[in-house]
Amino acid sequence: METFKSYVLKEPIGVVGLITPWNYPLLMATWKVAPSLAAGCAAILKPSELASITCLELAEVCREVGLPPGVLNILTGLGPEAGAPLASHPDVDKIAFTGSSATGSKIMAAAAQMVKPVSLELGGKSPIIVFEDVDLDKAAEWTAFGCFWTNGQICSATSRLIVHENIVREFLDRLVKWTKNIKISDPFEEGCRLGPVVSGGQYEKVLKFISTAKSEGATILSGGVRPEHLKKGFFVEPTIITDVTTSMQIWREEVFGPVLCVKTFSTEEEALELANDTHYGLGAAVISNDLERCDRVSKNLQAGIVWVNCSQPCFCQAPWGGNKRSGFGRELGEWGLDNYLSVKQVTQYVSDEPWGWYRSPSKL
Ligand SMILES: NC(=O)c1ccc[n+]([C@@H]2O[C@H](COP(=O)([O-])OP(=O)(O)OC[C@H]3O[C@@H](n4cnc5c(N)ncnc54)[C@H](O)[C@@H]3O)[C@@H](O)[C@H]2O)c1
Ligand SMILES: C[N+](C)(C)CC=O
Repeated sequence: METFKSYVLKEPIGVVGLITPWNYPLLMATWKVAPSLAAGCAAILKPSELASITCLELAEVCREVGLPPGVLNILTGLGPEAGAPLASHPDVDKIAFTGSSATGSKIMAAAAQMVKPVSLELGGKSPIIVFEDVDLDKAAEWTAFGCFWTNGQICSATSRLIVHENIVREFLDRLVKWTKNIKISDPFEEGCRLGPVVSGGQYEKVLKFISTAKSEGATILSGGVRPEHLKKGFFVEPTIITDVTTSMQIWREEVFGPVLCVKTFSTEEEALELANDTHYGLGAAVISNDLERCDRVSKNLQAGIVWVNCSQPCFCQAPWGGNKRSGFGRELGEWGLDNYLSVKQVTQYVSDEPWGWYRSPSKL
């Protein structure tokens, strides 16, 4: 092909709206701000109304280090009043959103009116499968960490435990011991491992999930209440719920609190069926000493992120994001940058010969 030369240009998409949640407010903002600015976009960041201050500070730091005015803009306010107009604004070329699946769906609908691209990092109800060949204490520690770290207020919290029926009793005994050892206190206290949940609204919501599970016939094996030693504040004990069916709300919906629900399995096939029994597809974990099995299970889990013999570690070199109703698009690494670039093909006619198609149509 000496007649044409083609090349590909990657260009900034333009002005991007970045809408972020209240959990990990600064981290979730930087996962969007850094790649969008690196791609050459101008950004409007709309942080959560529950946690805006660190994002305002981030903008202050950017100003101090010489980022030109107008490149990073912070728009504070409520979702319907500040986020929705951003999503539907004709001069905003793309929306990158992290938050609940319900809001993600509204944002996608608003952006669709303008045929505006969106990337969505949404909620989850991630499974953790524990096989019978494990070291019970190691597996119990990862299970506790995977669900109770930062109070379960993590999109990828592995909040559905699927444990082999042959070890369930012993495993739950150990798990309860691990959770009883978690220090719940004022986060400023030395050694604190679990503070309050984010707000009064969230506290009520978590307790409502627990009472609904009880009323649907589930058993609260551990926790489920305010810790006795903390008379005020939005504290909830790490909660383990058994006797769960797959139709219960606690099995199906994201709690975003320190609540783990448990089911047992007998075969690998059954474990996978239970794990994939969800509209979500963000994270999943498998714990087993059989690495071939881990590999097979990882490939069959319907999730964007799979952990083997751990749960939750997250690295900025690896793609982050979900499938199914957990969203689409990937953040971090080169994938994060690609979110803010559009791809243009440029083709140039480089031959000295006249085009001559009308003389010889076989040329193309
Ligand atoms: N997949 C991920 O990486 C990831 C990371 C963190 C949090 N999350 C999810 O975020 C959720 C918790 O965060 P949240 O409660 O702040 O979520 P949320 O959906 O209530 O709010 C997120 C953001 O959207 C804004 N918003 C609300 N309504 C809007 C509308 N109609 N139009 C535009 N913007 C609107 C809010 O003001 C906030 O800034 C959980 O579901 C969690 O799983 C996902
Ligand atoms: C993406 N992460 C795990 C840091 C926070 C999710 O809620």
